[in-house]
Amino acid sequence: MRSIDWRRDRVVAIDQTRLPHDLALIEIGTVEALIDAIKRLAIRGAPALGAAGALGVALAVRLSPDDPASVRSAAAAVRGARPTAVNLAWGVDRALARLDQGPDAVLAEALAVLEEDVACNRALSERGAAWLLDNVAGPVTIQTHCNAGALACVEWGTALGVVRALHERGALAHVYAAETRPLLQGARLTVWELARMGVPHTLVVDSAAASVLARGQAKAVVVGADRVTANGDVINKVGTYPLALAAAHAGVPMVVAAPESTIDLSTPTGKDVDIEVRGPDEVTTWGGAPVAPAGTGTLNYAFDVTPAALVTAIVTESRVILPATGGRPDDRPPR
Ligand SMILES: CSC[C@@H](O)[C@@H](O)C(=O)COP(=O)(O)O
Repeated sequence: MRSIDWRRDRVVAIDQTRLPHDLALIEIGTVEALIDAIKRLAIRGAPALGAAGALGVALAVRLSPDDPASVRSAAAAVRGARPTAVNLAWGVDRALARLDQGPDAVLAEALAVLEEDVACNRALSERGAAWLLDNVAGPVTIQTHCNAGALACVEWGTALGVVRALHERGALAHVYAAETRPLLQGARLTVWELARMGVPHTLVVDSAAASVLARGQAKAVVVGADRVTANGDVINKVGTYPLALAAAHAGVPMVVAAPESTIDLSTPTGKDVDIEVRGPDEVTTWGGAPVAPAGTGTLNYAFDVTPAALVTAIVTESRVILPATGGRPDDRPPR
């Protein structure tokens, strides 16, 4: 099953807010509903957002086939639904570039984004697995953060795609998944995916992940990314930066698995990226019940910036970049 797809002129997606309790689909027939699904993280994860962006333009064209101005304004609204993952804007722009060629061309481009996502993730997963087997003493143990699995993509996954590739080779011993406060993408989604894959795994609280590395229980950190800037800074779910600091101190490689579509050569460094700040309720409540005094202020960064110097390897479908030893995504064109 794909996390996001196109059926009968609608976007169909797994509602990621309902996992792990319910595996339910949402059918989306308006641009407003798509934006709402993106904002409330029913559709989430950078590559899935790329697919949503492209399909959002296809949806807008289906709804207003003779009104390019309204399609462009709908596309801008989808593009702005979340600011940090570059894939969302990339997906919108790819589909929008075909607007002059008519609705069928726009839909064909959007569907191509979906197909390419699957192929890219499989390719980068094999490359990532091979890199780990060359650079980490086996059998491999991994610490991951957030959810960079099939749910975060169209299917297959990036960081969890690497996990899957290692598992299929019989080379994976264990995965430690950080719960990923405040919305628990690790506890709710990554653990659900690992269980379905039959991968041995353990859930740890975010603040225990550094100790897992310090004790030598995980031999590599493998995460996804929402954006990689031209200098190799990595923007990913908040909590990735502390994990990278701990990995550097423990002498453990910090590996980022991401498609080329996540690399943003037009943004020089992580300092130039708009980091989404989400509302206070995600921090001050737990399961709907307050856990902090009423009116407590929060600073709910959804993402953080891991400086290139702390990133051992970025593995894409076409290359391995080594930022910590001077490699830069803009060293050479991707393909
Ligand atoms: C392959 S997904 C990579 C990232 O998008 C993922 O790690 C992440 O940070 C997702 O954040 P989210 O806020 O759940 O959309």
